[in-house]
Amino acid sequence: MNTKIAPSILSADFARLKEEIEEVEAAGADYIHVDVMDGHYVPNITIGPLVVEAIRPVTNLPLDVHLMIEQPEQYIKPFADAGADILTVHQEACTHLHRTLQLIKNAGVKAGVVINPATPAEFIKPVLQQVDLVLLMTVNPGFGGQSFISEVLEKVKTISEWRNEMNLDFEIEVDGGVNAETAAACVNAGANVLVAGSAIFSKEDRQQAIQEIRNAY
Ligand SMILES: O=C(CO)[C@@H](O)[C@H](O)COP(=O)(O)O
Ligand SMILES: [Fe+2]
Repeated sequence: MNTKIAPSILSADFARLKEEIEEVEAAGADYIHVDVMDGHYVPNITIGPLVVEAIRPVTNLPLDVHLMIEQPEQYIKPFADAGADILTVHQEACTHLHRTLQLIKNAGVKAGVVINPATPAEFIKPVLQQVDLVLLMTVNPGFGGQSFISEVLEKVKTISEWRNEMNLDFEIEVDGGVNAETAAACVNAGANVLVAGSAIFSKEDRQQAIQEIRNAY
């Protein structure tokens, strides 16, 4: 699988969101990663379907929408209607995970499942047949700019092995503290989508920032 870079707009300048997205698209990004936080599941509040709808016409890249919210099943349709291409829900936030993933598929959107650093990989094994993407958090969700938790790499390897054994083809994404120093370990463990927020948006030259990450693996 080709390795993809997904800049997280959480670290972008929100007053210039359109330009920021256009810049990373021109710089070779593969997905736009959108962090949705509700102030309950995580101690931060970010953006909702209105912003997804507003940025939809700005880019041709898939919008990879990471829902860090309680009761995500209530918001699948609004985010799908707003133009999300991938909707990823936390296993920890879903009472009926299988049902919520089915809701995403029924909305015509790719379905992703995500687990926090302390959640065992076994918790999502029963839904692997159902998903287009597995996201492994390499920080505790809620904020950009945190340090990479390298213990998660073992889970990346495990999920990658299960994918082979089960003959599945979902993508494996890592999110949090991914930069030119940590990218190679992620790719070597089996990740093929690298989310990077501060490593890209804190640099003046976004093309160089993305290239530095690509050069690292
Ligand atoms: O989901 C999250 C944080 O909860 C991420 O997508 C962050 O936005 C990644 O930021 P960096 O760690 O790359 O700065
Ligand atoms: Fe994220």
